[in-house]
Amino acid sequence: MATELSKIRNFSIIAHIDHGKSTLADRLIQRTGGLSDREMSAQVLDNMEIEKERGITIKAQTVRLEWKGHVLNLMDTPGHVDFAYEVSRSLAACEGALLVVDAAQGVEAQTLANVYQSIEHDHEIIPVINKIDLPAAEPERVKAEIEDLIGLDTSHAVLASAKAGIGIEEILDTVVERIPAPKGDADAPLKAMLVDSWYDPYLGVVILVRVIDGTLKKGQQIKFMNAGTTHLVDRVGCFRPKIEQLTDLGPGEIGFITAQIKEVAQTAVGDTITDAKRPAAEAVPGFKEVQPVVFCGLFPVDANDFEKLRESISKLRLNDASFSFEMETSAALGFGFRCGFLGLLHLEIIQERLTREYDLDLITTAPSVVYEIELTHPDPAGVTKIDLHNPADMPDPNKIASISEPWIEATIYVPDEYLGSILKLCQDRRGIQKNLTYVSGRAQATYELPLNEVVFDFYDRLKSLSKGYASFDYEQIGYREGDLVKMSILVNEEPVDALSMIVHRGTAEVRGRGMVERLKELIPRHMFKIPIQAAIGGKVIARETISAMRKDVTAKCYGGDATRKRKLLEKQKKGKAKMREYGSVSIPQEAFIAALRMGDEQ
Ligand SMILES: Nc1nc2c(ncn2[C@@H]2O[C@H](COP(=O)(O)OP(=O)(O)OP(=O)(O)O)[C@@H](O)[C@H]2O)c(=O)[nH]1
Repeated sequence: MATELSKIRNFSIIAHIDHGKSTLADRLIQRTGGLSDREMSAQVLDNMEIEKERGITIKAQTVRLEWKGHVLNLMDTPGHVDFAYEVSRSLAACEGALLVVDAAQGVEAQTLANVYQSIEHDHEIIPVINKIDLPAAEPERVKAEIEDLIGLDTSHAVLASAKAGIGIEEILDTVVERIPAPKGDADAPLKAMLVDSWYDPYLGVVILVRVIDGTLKKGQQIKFMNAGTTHLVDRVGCFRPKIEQLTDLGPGEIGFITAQIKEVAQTAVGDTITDAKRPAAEAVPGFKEVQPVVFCGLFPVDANDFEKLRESISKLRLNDASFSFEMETSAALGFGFRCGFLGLLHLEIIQERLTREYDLDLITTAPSVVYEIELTHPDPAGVTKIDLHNPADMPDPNKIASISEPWIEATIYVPDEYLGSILKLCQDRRGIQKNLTYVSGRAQATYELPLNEVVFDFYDRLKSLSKGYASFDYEQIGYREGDLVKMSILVNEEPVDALSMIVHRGTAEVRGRGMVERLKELIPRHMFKIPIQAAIGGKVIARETISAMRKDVTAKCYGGDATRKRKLLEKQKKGKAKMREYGSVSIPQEAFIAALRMGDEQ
């Protein structure tokens, strides 16, 4: 039996990292009887290892709580701009949010970005001042900050300690009292939003849904309106957080279904699920196809690991449809894969999972966006326009009529005191200012920026220049022609294709200089001098030289006693496994990754 609409409350938790979101979620689950103390010992909401370590929720999870005759659905949301679309769908599935703020730390940047999104979804927001048990807690000051910075009324704020279990019941009561019940029509044709999906080894693809109208039942033939596919629902249920099977989900309810779907790729977040026989007239608005925007090559350090890499990537892809891959060969790096990601954090997460969970040593090539190239003459296949995912495939410059690159419109919120350095950052990245407004000590800047200038380290720079206070959101606004060139990096006169990148002519020199300087530090000395050059076409734009090892150093190294010598050899052998040979030069694996971090070039 579906829950009566008036008894449902759907909400999410907005919090800055470490302000206590997971601890509070665990408490709410515990207080409403979801799990025993022993089961609570491990935090339940953030259940992936990497999420725990990075403190970032990647996949949304939802738990159903029972409180005083009401059903409360608590939805966890990812907190990074790479996953902005998933966040927007999770928020669209709720009517309210708890805003958790550390009573000692106060409001922080990331909180703001998420609060603004939540406000955009017309959410009822309940401030929760957490960690009031701390001696440094200043709940009144933090309340005033919430009023000033966000403009939220804090007269209903709850003072809590998730750790000590203070204020938990009051939070639950306030949710029931203040967050509006969802609206929906039980008699209308089924209309539900696909909020999230993931692959479970036992259940297959699990789909998290928010029902808007009608009822979703076990045994029902459903249709995905955007994908156009039909499926038979074989399970309906919810998480408490343990799986509980139900017969149906009514309007306003959040739960999961399975429908013998094998791949997450068949289930697009934001798609509308309807009854195949009696479909809804219109889909849920706001559907967007997420497309990878950043591409890079992933190669095994050890060529024998190629098959293992293929298997591991395929497994990851089962659970993450926003990531794409195809085989690639590189003169220097051998066989690998060209992979597409939602952003740099997404790239790092995948790379880290491959390294850690699948025990693979990888080389990552320079991340790149997709360029559109217009050719002067049709190629043999009659094609005049190509999408370039890989700088290595760049056609000969005299065959290119024009190159266009993707642009974004970025919205940046930043406290006044950091505005100057943020504006400079945007300017340096070829940004075009569109708007600048001030609201109570806080600036909102809108910039048009080439995505290429943002994928490297824009977000990190933004955060470090503003001590974490700036927040950033963006959307793509199409392609624009640009004066773009391919910059090659040559080590000992040999081009290293993994390090070549497409850059704007105006920023090429700065980029090139940064790169060769960094490589100079990263490549160990050899017996001979090694020139490192950045070049556009035949023209060198930056150059450094690694001087040769001094004779006496080597003599000393190799002159020792037998044990020392053996140890040294072993060490070298180990080191070798992580080196790449370029002609006669060995480049350590870390050098690739480190060189690509643009760091503090400005
Ligand atoms: N003193 C005190 N510490 C708390 C309280 N709530 C949470 N903590 C601690 O604060 C730290 C962060 O808590 P989490 O619940 O992991 O925070 P989070 O916001 O989920 O952080 P991420 O999962 O990293 O995003 C942990 O060490 C908690 O034990 C509280 O009410 N009082």
